[in-house]
Amino acid sequence: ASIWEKVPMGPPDTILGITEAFKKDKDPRKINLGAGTYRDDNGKPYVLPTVKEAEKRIMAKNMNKEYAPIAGISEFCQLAAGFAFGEDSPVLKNGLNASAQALSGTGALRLGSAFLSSFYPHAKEVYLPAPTWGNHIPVFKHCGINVKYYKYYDKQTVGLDFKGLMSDIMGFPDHSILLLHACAHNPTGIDLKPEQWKELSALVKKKKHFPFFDMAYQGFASGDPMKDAFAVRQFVDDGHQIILCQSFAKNMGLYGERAGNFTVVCKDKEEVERVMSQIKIIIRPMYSNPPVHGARIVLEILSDQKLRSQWMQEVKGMADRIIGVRKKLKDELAKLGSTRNWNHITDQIGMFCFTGLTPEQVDRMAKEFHVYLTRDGRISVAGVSSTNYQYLASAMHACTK
Ligand SMILES: Cc1ncc(COP(=O)(O)O)c(CN[C@@](C)(CC(=O)O)C(=O)O)c1O
Repeated sequence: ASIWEKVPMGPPDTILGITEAFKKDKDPRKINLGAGTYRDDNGKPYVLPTVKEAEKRIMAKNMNKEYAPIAGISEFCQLAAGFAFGEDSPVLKNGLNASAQALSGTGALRLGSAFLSSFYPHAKEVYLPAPTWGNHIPVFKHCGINVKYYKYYDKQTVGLDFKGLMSDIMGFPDHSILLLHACAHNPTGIDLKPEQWKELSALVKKKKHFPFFDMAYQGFASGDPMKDAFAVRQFVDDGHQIILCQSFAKNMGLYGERAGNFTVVCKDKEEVERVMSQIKIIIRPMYSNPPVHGARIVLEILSDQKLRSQWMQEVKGMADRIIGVRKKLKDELAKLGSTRNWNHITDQIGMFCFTGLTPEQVDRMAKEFHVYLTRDGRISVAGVSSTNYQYLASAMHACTK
């Protein structure tokens, strides 16, 4: 008998498992709307021209392959933090950010939950929006942090349940940890408006809650990275010492390079030293030190004004393509005679559209129409193109009329 005979078969990942099913499907009409990875209008992955230019410059430098420091390339961390908080933010000016390079957004979230698990001085449980990105749950649970939920999505209006959110957050015990999607909420694509962020910030202050921001899509929501950082900057302006998890997977197309940044905003430089020392103690036995290539690409782009502004155009181009295809899809559904209200397709922003399709309808989309999306009805709009939106609309109409 094998030593591992008791190992059970685990379920496929609810998101990445969709791509596996898509790959097995041989029908030429198949469409993959599962994982939130950008595709150009020909359905192909997109390596940004500024990324290619940055790699050329890196190769020309003949750099070595030595270990990065445990907390990563510090210039990368500073530039990434400046991109989020704003170069002229007091956090950067006064050196109040304890920032470490992370294995993309997931890695930053993992560092955050490990740090909270060891050092958060109040209840070790986190409140997540209902619904949230599926991976948030194990990221916290694996660190012994219990997960609970705050109201977020309103099924009736297919919009934000702001009243429900505020009353939940008012009702939670003081000092609760709140996970907040900074922009482009996943899976709903529904974000708080600036006024609502301000109201929430005041309530969080009153309740002494801890804001834990996940910003995986800066620039991808509105096409303007500064606008997408509004919530993070508002909270910091209001004096919250937030945790911030950043990913360059989507806005720089660096999915497989795993370039991310983890920041704890501290009260003073002495606190930064103590916090950094503990972040390094968490990293060392986890993966020792991060990969350098992705961070070097980000560093090349963010540190060169010309490359940086060219990159901003590319991010806007990606966001604009998605916004444009949302409109085409919605108009096509109306043209097909759908009587359902599909306004949410264009009201929502970022990578995803929460269609409102039921799990059964999602199953039909895959089985009958070879269209693959997550069972919660989320579609990655990047998978929609000017050549497949009509077929997609006909499948959605057939499953929902
Ligand atoms: C809200 C949120 N946070 C963090 C991440 C982590 O991304 P990273 O580790 O690659 O930086 C994702 C990626 N979510 C994707 C795009 C991919 C995935 O599930 O991993 C998604 O399809 O939801 C995300 O949606």
